[in-house]
Amino acid sequence: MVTAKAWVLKKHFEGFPKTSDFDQKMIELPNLKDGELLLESVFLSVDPYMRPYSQRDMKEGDIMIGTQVARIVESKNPAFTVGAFVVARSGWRTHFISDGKDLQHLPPNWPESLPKSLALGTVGMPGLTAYFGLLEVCKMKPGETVLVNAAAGAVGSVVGQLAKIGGCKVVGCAGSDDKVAYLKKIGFDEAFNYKTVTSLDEALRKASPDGYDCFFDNVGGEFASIAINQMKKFGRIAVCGAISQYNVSMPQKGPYLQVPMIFQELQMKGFIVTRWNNRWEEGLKALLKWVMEGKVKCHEHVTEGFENMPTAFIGMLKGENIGKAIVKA
Ligand SMILES: NC(=O)C1=CN([C@@H]2O[C@H](COP(=O)(O)OP(=O)(O)OC[C@H]3O[C@@H](n4cnc5c(N)ncnc54)[C@H](OP(=O)(O)O)[C@@H]3O)[C@@H](O)[C@H]2O)C=CC1
Ligand SMILES: CCCCCC(=O)/C=C/[C@H]1[C@H](O)CC(=O)[C@@H]1CCCCCCC(=O)O
Repeated sequence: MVTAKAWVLKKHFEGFPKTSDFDQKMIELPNLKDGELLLESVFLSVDPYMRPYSQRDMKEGDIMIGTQVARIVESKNPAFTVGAFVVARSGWRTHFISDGKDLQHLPPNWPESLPKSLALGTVGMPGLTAYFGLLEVCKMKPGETVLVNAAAGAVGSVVGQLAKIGGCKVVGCAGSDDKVAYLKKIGFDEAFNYKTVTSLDEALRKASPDGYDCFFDNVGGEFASIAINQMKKFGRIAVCGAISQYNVSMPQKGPYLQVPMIFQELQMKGFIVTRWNNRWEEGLKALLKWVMEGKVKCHEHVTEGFENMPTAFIGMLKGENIGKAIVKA
């Protein structure tokens, strides 16, 4: 008999999440039935979406949503061998039972030397978000200028590097000087700390005096309201995330975006990466190749211990991570 630990949402977040909003619970798992597998979480992901989705979809007492790389410990399903690793969507739990339907194998040819945790980051959902957001929403073209915020994070760091591979100039904004140094190291043409510049408008203008063709927006709010005024004619804005708004209790008003949208004839599109579920194989294959060729660099912010899931989640929302925020169970 295996006893799993799980983190539940004890109390819906009000404003910024607190550790007291979470509770740990123990779950005794039953013996496996035919067709089932027992899995152990090895790496767990903490992601910004957990904040708005918990508000919309979860009840107090529910196990926190989330994905993990898990190892198969026991199998009564011939399609899955003991010792193999899969990506699962089983929430914040140390162990769980699955019938295999919701599990994804790591991409074929995953090199032994490559950390499996990357399947939650650069070679996983965040990397795919960068890939499809740039190709299908921004429709970037060589020679264009791409702006990305939360640029040193899981999605943003891949956006910048893919835009460079695509022959674009890349400007990135992030919330610390260490993050800015990291962006320069991985090839961003321009990068600045949006928290310390005296004027965001001036910093954006200095980084690209001719403006921006593509804006990959992970942040929304005031940043987006300012950046939209520096889009070039026929510019494209990929509305990927709005992290500046996830912890805000009172909805904010304007500024209103219609005037720059009309004058510059902009396209602004929200998207959810699962729209391209039928092309995940293509995206993961491309990302894995670039990583193995050294064209896309990966960084992870690893928190040790399942006990620290809430702290890791809160730390990511506060901006403590460079690259993908991961918990090693
Ligand atoms: N549409 C889709 O399908 C998907 C959307 N997303 C969205 O992409 C965005 C980035 O996600 P992900 O790469 O996983 O996360 P990150 O790894 O980028 O981590 C979050 C980062 O957001 C920044 N941040 C936090 N609060 C604020 C704030 N108030 N203002 C500005 N920046 C802030 C911090 O960086 P800093 O220090 O630079 O402030 C922090 O490190 C999120 O908005 C997320 O919801 C992610 C995946 C899929
Ligand atoms: C205003 C909210 C914007 C959130 C944007 C975002 O970060 C979206 C992330 C999704 C991504 O595109 C694909 C996902 O897996 C994220 C959503 C996950 C939903 C969780 C569903 C519940 C579960 O896992 O059981």
